Amino acid sequence: MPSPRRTIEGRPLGSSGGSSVPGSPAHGAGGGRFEFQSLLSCRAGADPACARLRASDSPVHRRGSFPLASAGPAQAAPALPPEEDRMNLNPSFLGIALRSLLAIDLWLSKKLGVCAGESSAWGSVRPLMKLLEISGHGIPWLLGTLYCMLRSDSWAGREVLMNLLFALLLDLLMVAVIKGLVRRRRPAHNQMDMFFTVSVDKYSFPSGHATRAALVSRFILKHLVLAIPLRVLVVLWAFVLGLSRVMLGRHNVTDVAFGFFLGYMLYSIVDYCWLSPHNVPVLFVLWNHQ
Ligand SMILES: CC(C)=CCC/C(C)=C/CC/C(C)=C/COP(=O)(O)O
Repeated sequence: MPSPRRTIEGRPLGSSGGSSVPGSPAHGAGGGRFEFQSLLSCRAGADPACARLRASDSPVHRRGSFPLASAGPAQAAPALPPEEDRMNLNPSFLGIALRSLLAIDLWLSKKLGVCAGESSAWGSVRPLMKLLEISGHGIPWLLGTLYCMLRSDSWAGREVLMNLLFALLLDLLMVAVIKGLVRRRRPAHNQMDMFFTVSVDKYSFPSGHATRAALVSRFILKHLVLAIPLRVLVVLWAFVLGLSRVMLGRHNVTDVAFGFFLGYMLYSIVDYCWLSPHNVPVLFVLWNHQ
């Protein structure tokens, strides 16, 4: 029977093992420490004791289906775990880099989560942060765009607003799909008191507010003629909205960073597929008949 303190793929040992959830601080920070120790102290071929440890840690060995490893001392020397096990026990540089990034992400996000609760260091700023949250929420943006589209009396205006609506819907869809696939939990210090959420919003990667902020601000800068101070304000709004997600404890830094990246890229897709009377005449003809 396998010992509860064993690890195959560098998972945490001992009593905390059962409660560590991927994406939770415990998994990323506490678990990561053991993983680094085991990686550093047990490099491939560096130490015969380590080699024995690796062989005895192999799941194949524990299943008893690796005959040489369980034989007597005379036959034990050539015993090596199968190739796939050796790969698990010698993670790549990329693996270590990603785990380090995750640990830094969790640490920094916790430090920046200064408005996560009323009693937090910056708890008094929380209402302002929540106002910002509403300014980047999907519902006001969708309803506002629909309203302006229906009220617009110029075809050029309607075309731009129809594309903004398309962009907002594409953004909601992409974020929902990625959140559903990645299923990263929101930070432990987050209070789930958000205005109007759907089921995938219990997950945090990527930040929907950050994608919307990047997408909408890029859209506005491209399609609205604005004076420089207003353009600066739009960029500032997007940046502060992203920062506020971490300060409120809603997200980790990487959720917001990836959200900005995704929103920026989504605008490029919208620009590429720009809906106009030339490429989707049916949309505009239908509208004309209303
Ligand atoms: C048409 C339709 C399905 C609208 C849904 C709009 C909606 C509920 C958007 C959710 C917005 C939201 C709370 C996103 C979560 O943002 P994070 O920054 O916390 O990821």
